[in-house]
Amino acid sequence: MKDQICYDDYQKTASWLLSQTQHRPKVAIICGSGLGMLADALKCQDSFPYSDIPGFPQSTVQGHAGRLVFGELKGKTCVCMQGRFHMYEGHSLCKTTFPVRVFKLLGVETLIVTNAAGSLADSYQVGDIMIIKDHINFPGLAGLNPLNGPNDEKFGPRFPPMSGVYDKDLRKIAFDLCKSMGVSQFIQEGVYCMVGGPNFESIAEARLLHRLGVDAVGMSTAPEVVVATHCGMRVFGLSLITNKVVKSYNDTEAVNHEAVLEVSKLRSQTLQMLVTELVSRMDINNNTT
Ligand SMILES: O=P(O)(O)O[C@@H]1C[C@H](O)[C@@H](CO)O1
Ligand code: HPA
Repeated sequence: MKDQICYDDYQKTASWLLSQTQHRPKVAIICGSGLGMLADALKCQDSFPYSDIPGFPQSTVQGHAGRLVFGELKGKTCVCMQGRFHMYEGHSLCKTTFPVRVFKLLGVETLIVTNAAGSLADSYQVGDIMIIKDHINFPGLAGLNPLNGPNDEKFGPRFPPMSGVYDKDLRKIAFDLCKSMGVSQFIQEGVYCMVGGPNFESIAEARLLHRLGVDAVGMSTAPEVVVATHCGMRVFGLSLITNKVVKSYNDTEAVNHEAVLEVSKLRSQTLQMLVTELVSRMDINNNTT
């Protein structure tokens, strides 16, 4: 796929998908590392390997199956990415965020992003779920932004604001749900920071992020949220804390991707229930055809 992607490219992929499924999703869910089981809750599924979808990039990371799944969560039509694209895989940022604009053209109004992340906040524990309040987009601050290049006004404005993008009402609903599900003891709310990866952080980098007020760090999400916000979507995000980022020179433990995937399994049911209940409470009009 070429690096500069134009409106027609997104449109071609969207039209192909609309010709292959009767589902007309209003909600899109992006599954983080090891969190692909979020799609298992969808009823009446139509699923497409990324390799079959014209124009779609391919997943290369373990724990990212590479399938787009359409279906219903408690009667609300959704589309779910089992596997996302990361900058470190060698994709340009417009490729990593390609599906988000396709979702917009499918009629999606709300994007739910999930990710696996390491915690910097001292009070967080492995297995905690962080409702994302805001993000720091490190690659974006350094000029690596999916919106670089000519702006397509069909999607949104040249200079989109990024304040208050993680929807307050959805965050409140999620908190209340966690209370009623009896899981508030491991729910946090905080700031997610995207770094480029693929290496995990050095101790000095971890200390820098900690000083900056970062609660959790990962290698994705921010570009997808930037593109979704640019084209007017409502955004909700969850980070699963899969490890504590090493901040001390006395600490002999080191994180690895396999451990990240193990912890993802541990909280899979809770995350699935939370996302399902949240979607069921969303105020959306469902068109099934
Ligand atoms: O896709 P996400 O952000 O959940 O993946 C995280 C960041 C790296 O891709 C990987 C590291 O284990 O998990
Ligand atoms: N750092 C960056 N990305 C991550 C981490 C981490 O500690 N854990 C899971 N994804």
